[in-house]
Amino acid sequence: MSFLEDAAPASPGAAASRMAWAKVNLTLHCTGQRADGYHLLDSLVVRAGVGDALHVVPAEDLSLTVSGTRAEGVPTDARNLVLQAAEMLDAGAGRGAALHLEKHLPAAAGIGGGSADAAAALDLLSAHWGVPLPADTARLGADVPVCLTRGPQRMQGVGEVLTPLSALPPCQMVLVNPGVDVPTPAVFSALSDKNQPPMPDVIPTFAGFSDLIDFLREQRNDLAAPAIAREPVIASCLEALSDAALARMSGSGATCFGLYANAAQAKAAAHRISAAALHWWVAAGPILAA
Ligand SMILES: C[C@@](CO)(OP(=O)(O)O)[C@H](O)COP(=O)(O)OP(=O)(O)OC[C@H]1O[C@@H](n2ccc(N)nc2=O)[C@H](O)[C@@H]1O
Ligand SMILES: Nc1ncnc2c1ncn2[C@@H]1O[C@H](COP(=O)(O)OP(=O)(O)O)[C@@H](O)[C@H]1O
Repeated sequence: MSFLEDAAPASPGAAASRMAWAKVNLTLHCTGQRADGYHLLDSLVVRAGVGDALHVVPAEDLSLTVSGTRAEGVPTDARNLVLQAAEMLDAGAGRGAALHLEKHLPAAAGIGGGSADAAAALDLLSAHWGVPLPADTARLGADVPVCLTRGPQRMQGVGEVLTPLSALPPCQMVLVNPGVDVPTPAVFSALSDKNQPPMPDVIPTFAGFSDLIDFLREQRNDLAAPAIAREPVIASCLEALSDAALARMSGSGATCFGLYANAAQAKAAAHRISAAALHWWVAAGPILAA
């Protein structure tokens, strides 16, 4: 399955649409913990070309409907981050909009599905209503600020400190999710050492795919061990991706990614894994350049 084929096109009656691309943590170092319990991170974040699609048409009242391959279980009420983003932007003014979310990303999966939807809603409604983006979008979720950006980012602080990085060399990715929800707070709590080394001060510009892989091999996802201890099937996902140049978990899991030098290899791996594990969510495509 190709990422871009997987992404739904804008629906014909929609006034405007945005894609909510999956967020992938190529690295995730936990470097400390704040007094309020939130963890300090150092993470290289990219967007994969698979995502949800959010559409808006003008309306008197604010409403949300959800469809798509992963719509089951996604709330359509005030718990949905799309509506929380709309309320944040509207700030009590009572503006209306009929929103429709096409859900393709698994939720609670370490690829920021909810956060990407919130960022898409902020961007879409900011243009639709002609109002500026609020400053403190991290209130909606630590991953929302990075989901409002494009291109590779170094993400630090608790998610709000963002440094854009040079474009990465062309790189193909396979994402694999085994269908288990991994609650982010539980994985952070189970992390025994919360003061681990950050990435190097300077993230190099990578001349080619193999330089990127060499760099990533030296980095870590500190949440992988506690996530695997909770859900051992994550180790099976990594094993399924063992033909990749590098395979790691994203975020707090359970989604794992494999990096491949070319699209044919990535597609072949995605087909092989889909055929062997019929209930896993599998997608293949490029890391988005910008
Ligand atoms: C771990 C990361 C890495 O990108 O990704 P995911 O696994 O969620 O995709 C993010 O930091 C998650 O971002 P997000 O899911 O938006 O977090 P929030 O809703 O703000 O927080 C959920 C919970 O995660 C924990 N949390 C989150 C961020 C952070 N820097 N430290 C934390 O300890 C807290 O227990 C918090 O209550
Ligand atoms: N638009 C949305 N899509 C998916 N989940 C959502 C959405 N809005 C709220 N949620 C809730 O947010 C939780 C975290 O979802 P998500 O951001 O996909 O996970 P993660 O923190 O692992 O990246 C889910 O358990 C879900 O109930």
